[in-house]
Amino acid sequence: MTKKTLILYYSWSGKTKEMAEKINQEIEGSDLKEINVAKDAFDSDQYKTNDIALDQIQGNKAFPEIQLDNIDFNDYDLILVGSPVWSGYPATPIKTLLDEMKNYNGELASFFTSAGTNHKAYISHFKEWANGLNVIGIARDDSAIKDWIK
Ligand SMILES: Cc1cc2nc3c(=O)[nH]c(=O)nc-3n(C[C@H](O)[C@H](O)[C@H](O)COP(=O)(O)O)c2cc1C
Repeated sequence: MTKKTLILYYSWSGKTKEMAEKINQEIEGSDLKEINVAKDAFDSDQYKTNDIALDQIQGNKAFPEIQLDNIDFNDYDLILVGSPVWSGYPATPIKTLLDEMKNYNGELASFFTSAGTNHKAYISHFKEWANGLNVIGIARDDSAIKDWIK
């Protein structure tokens, strides 16, 4: 039986969005939703955006609010969370999302896009942020999708 799957992603410059759309094509009957933040939550400059995110991670600033339609996470067997790697962390809207998912009982996995570094750090920070949730896998791009949907 196919797992009922939701793909949720945050994308700052479009690569993760593209990957999420590809994954949505690869999974039968999946739903796809983008996580949005306020226009001024980050900067158009990558380095300034990185500084804002690090301030949030270090506790100097609140994590960003996210705009997400009313979703009952427990309607899904599997939720795939897509994010770019930001200094070895998931993008900080993912922290807000995972906090909002704390009552989710199903399976959770994460796909990420990156420029090629800090993958191990991403994996360990995602697990930390998803503490208490049932994380079944974390992988780059769509490399592990077949295993996750089994
Ligand atoms: C704030 C910021 C921090 C980043 N940090 C990393 C990093 O640590 N390692 C890496 O490989 N790429 C890093 N990147 C590059 C992105 O992870 C990569 O370009 C990603 O595919 C962008 O996805 P998006 O277009 O969906 O935002 C960073 C990009 C930004 C904007």
